Amino acid sequence: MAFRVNPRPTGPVRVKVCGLTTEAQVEAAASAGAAYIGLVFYSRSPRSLALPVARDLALAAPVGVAKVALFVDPSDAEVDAVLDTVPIDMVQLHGHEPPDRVAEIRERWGLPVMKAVGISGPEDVARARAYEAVADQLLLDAKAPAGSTLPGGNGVSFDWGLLSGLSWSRPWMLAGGLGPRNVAEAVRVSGARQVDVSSGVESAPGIKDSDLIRAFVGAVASAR
Ligand SMILES: O=C(O)c1ccccc1N[C@@H]1O[C@H](COP(=O)(O)O)[C@@H](O)[C@H]1O
Repeated sequence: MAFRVNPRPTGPVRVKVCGLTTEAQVEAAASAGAAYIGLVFYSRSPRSLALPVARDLALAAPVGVAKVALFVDPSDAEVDAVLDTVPIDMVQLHGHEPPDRVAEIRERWGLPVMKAVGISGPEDVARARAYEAVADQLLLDAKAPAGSTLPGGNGVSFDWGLLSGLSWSRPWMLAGGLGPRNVAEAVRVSGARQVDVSSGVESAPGIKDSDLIRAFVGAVASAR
């Protein structure tokens, strides 16, 4: 019988805070210890950014904090417009991009790509496997609830036990309904070494709260 080896990376669990809209929020996330900040380029999102604002936020991020551009099924022109204007370190694809589109975007723009996959059952975990060969990172998120206009950022979680004990050939991040109160448990159950949060650190849709960001990063640091 083959062993399923899970070489859990050592070191602290890395945090991405997604959907920042002001320089003060970038400063709060960076000083709290976030490793990534997410900038949303999806017009239906309350966190969506105009290009000049996004550029200012990216320039405000300290060296060492990776700037992630979030797209949903983007056209080439949309990716061009953002990457020509905003200094970005990684692309996040949060739509229905098939593996060949992920590979194309990665190759054409020469940036690492993180592909989000909505998870609600084992069949979705199997679907995520198709991206291991083409994406630099995977983002395992909850599926959007019926009727939501957003494919992510809905504050909905999934059964973290679906991920327990699995090993992946790419780094992966856990997302979906995480917040200061549940993230330590989510890390423990799923084995995640990276977590992503958006609505769980907001005081209202699209409005990040610096105290909640600090509480979230603190809760992650206490996770075992
Ligand atoms: O945050 C958004 O507005 C968003 C819009 C479209 C796609 C994804 C979006 N956010 C991502 O969704 C997950 C989970 O968010 P939450 O913590 O449950 O609110 C996260 O990966 C965000 O990057």
